[in-house]
Amino acid sequence: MGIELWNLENIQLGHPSCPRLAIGQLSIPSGVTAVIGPSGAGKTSLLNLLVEFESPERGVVRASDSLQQESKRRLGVGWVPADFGLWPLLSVRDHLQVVSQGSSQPSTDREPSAETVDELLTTFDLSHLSDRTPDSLSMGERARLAVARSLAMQPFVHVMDEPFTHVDPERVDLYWRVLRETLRRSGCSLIFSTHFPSVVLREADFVICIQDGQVAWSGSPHELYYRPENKSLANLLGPANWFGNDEQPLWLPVENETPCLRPEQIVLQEDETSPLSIEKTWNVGQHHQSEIQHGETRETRTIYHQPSSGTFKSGTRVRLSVVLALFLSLLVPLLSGCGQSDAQEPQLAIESAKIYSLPNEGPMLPAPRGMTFSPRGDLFVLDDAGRVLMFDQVGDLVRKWWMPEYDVGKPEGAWVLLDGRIAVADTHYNRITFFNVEGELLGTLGEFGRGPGQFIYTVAVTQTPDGFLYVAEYGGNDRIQKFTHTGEFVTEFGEVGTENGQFQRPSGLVWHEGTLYVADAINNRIQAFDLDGKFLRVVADAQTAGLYYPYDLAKGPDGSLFVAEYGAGRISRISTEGKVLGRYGHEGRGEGQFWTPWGIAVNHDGKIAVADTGNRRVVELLY
Ligand SMILES: Nc1ncnc2c1ncn2[C@@H]1O[C@H](COP(=O)(O)OP(=O)(O)OP(=O)(O)O)[C@@H](O)[C@H]1O
Repeated sequence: MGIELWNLENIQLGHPSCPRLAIGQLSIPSGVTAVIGPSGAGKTSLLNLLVEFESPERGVVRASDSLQQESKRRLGVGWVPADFGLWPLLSVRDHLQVVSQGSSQPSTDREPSAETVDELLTTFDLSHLSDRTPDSLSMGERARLAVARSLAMQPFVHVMDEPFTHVDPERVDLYWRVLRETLRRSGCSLIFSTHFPSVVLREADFVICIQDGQVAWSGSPHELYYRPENKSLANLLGPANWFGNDEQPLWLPVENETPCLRPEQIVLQEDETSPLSIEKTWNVGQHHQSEIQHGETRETRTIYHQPSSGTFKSGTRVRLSVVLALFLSLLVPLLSGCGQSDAQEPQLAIESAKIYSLPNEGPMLPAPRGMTFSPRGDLFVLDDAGRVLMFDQVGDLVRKWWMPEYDVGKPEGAWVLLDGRIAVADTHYNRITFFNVEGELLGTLGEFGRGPGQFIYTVAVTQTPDGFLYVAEYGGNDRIQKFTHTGEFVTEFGEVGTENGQFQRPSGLVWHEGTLYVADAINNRIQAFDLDGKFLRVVADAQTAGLYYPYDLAKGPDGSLFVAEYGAGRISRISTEGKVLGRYGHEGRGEGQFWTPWGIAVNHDGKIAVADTGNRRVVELLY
């Protein structure tokens, strides 16, 4: 968490008999803070207090020393109010010109021309409107101008009341990207209100929930998303399945530690013995929504869940598989230590870091997920736009192509085979897809199902030097299958569970000297098997190595294991005996930080590439 910007104490705003804002104590840190809550809850009122647009009837809003000091050398706070606060007589260009001239920030701190008036006009698609006054602008254009003006001011903190409201959804991601990049470069903070959960999850380091004029909760978006204290808090960050204690035995196969399960944590599986049956299913974009009836109680409830591979007909018997149940239950005892960097732990000595975004896909800035290096050092990246991107050894984009299908979901893992083909774990299409280096589709392996050569969600693939392919899958049939290089099934091992040799989301695979290492993500461990699938040992886990949601594995030049820890926002280097050799990064948005790192690759000379998914960027490290 960053330094403190504001501290609010015993605040009452509005009539004492019925204050519209009543806050006992609230500390607002630097970084990016989102204020969320239902309409009329008091979000604008809180922001108004911070910018001193309103004063409380009682209590103190105290700007921190840092904010006060900064305010002496430049504009402390840039304000984007809900009505945009534009100046009726000034043209669009003059709105930016006036404030950039007025900015008192020393020139050495200025971004080299990044916030020049012309660039801002172009970036926010306002160039063609530069001579217009606000009265002739659309609401979306006014919203863009208000944000652009705040950036031109270069304040220490931007305060924005629902930025980009009225802006068409296709362009919003692009503008957020500009804002995010500007904050990252300048080190400025942002506090903003919004009604959009995806924006909170993608942008914010800290979240304040306002309900009925009070701070109902504040903390990390990750915590609010997975462990909300109650149902109404859960709903602030999007669809949530809420199972109270009495409801769990009726609906869930095993008791879950927390009552909240997000759509991606639930998979529907056909099961003729289940008392639950489908009434109707809708595809609502990222997830599906089903009305499900309990055969004994006749109660019907809505379940938000992962997209199903097949279409369930009305009357189909299903059971709910909980994908992240153990992750959540492990989190409770481990929260105090798991994922926290221990000052005694060795750090990875990183010599240099390079950060870059993937090329845009229309207005969208895609996030990287899986990645792998070819033996000669080309980097292949899979992203959430459904693309495969090939970067050469100096990091130039050589080629990109699309997966044959990507409506239902995007791929998560890749490997370059001995014969040069690129094998992609085409997760939501229940198969491995093969391409040549030109991006031409060469074939697929597998189909939906639970038998040999069939898959639920393929997530990782690797090949041993003798040509055998190993494919890992999750989705209730968590296991690893072994195939010949021509795709004939050889054997399978593992199943869903927490015992040795079982998995919950085995999402990373590497081999080294006759041993297969598996990142068993939800079980917070790395397991070792021989190449016929015999369980050998748990190499490292939450207790022995502090592993926190290890999503992917890569092998270093010396055979050590590099782990992307999705939950801890860091990478770890671990010996094959399980000793932590070094760590780098922690959860966050800045340099040296990661947000839900999903994939990792290491090339032959030790270059590390990390899919810093939550920050929508690739990070390359030399150590
Ligand atoms: N100047 C005012 N005087 C009296 N009441 C006000 C004033 N401004 C807002 N309110 C009331 O205070 C409450 C909080 O308003 P506020 O604008 O802070 O909510 P909000 O969370 O920002 O809502 P929305 O999401 O709809 O913008 C509302 O009930 C509103 O009607």
